[in-house]
Amino acid sequence: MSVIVDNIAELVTHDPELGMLLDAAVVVEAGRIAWVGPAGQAPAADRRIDAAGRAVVPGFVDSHAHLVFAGDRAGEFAARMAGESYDGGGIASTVSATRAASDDELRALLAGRVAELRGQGTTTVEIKSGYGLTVEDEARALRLAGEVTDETTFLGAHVVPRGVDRRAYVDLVTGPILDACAPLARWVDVFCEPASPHAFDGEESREVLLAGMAAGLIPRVHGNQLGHGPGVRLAVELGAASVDHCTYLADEDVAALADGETVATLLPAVEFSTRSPYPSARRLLDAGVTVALATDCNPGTAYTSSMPFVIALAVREMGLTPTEALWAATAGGARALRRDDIGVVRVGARADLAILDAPSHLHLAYRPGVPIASALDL
Ligand SMILES: N=CN[C@@H](CCC(=O)O)C(=O)O
Ligand SMILES: [Zn+2]
Repeated sequence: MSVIVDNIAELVTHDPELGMLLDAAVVVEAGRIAWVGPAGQAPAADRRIDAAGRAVVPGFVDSHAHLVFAGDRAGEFAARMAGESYDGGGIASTVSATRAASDDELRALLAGRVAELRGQGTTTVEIKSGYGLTVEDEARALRLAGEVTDETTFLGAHVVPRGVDRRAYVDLVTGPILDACAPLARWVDVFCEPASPHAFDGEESREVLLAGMAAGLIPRVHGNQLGHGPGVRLAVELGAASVDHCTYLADEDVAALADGETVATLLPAVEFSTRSPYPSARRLLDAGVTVALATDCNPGTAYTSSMPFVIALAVREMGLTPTEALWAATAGGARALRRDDIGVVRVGARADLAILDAPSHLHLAYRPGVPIASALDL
């Protein structure tokens, strides 16, 4: 069964040859894009969706999210807005709430969050463990995540759990927890942040990432969120797909990213929710770094599922144009996940599209807070 979406006022493809098409159509067959071009030349299809003069863009690729958790930390947020600072210590309360929840409770919470993302135009989401921190609880988080995405990330090294010796936990997370989790994950991640007493320093992070790589996982890193540190350079050195946050970057970090293959994934909802300085995406792009944007949806530092909100922040606060921000939220996220079948509209790619209740993608940043984007059900 084929479907045509026509009467598209503006189609953003991110395909260098196709570019941006006005008055366009897309034909989809078996979940893949079968034809893209001017509406007047479109082939017939079994079913028609009339875009009615709206814009269509690649579905958002949210390459950084923590969706398997119970409870919330609204009180911690309020305290921060009153002047408290964030150091990762609140993660422990989410760990307690998550461990106490049943599988079905977590599954229902996760399903609600995935529906919320999709309702705002996200068609691919990466999901991390990291609120279990035991063999059973980390494996459970990854099993649940694997029910809704292929992009599952083992983040056993999120923080050292309360009451556990730091060295003993590094041994656990590179040993028995990793053994249980590696078959359930594609990626290994670590919260590399010497500025936090709860997270991991450069050498511990290296150990975690090397163990994950030896178990067949591909590295990605939480780095340079709370201060300057070794996260970015470690990520580049180990060939990580992405280093995420990048809030505090030295010139050497930017140079390393420019010379390496690692994507810099920026998470402006975190700066918003922790009242931190926004990093300059412009500085990274000007240096030749590939930049992605993601939500970091989590109960501590960014309880939002909205990629349009992230795009608007990146434009307003990080120096991106609306077009660059859309690229980073789609094709950039795909690069951060090492995928070439998403984040782009071209023949053969996955038919992951978002429709905007607006004639142009510029409205994503121009109309902040207005729910104009949703994933197209094809
Ligand atoms: N920085 C580490 N992890 C999350 C926050 C997790 C939490 O506070 O619950 C982040 O990406 O910001
Ligand atoms: Zn995160």
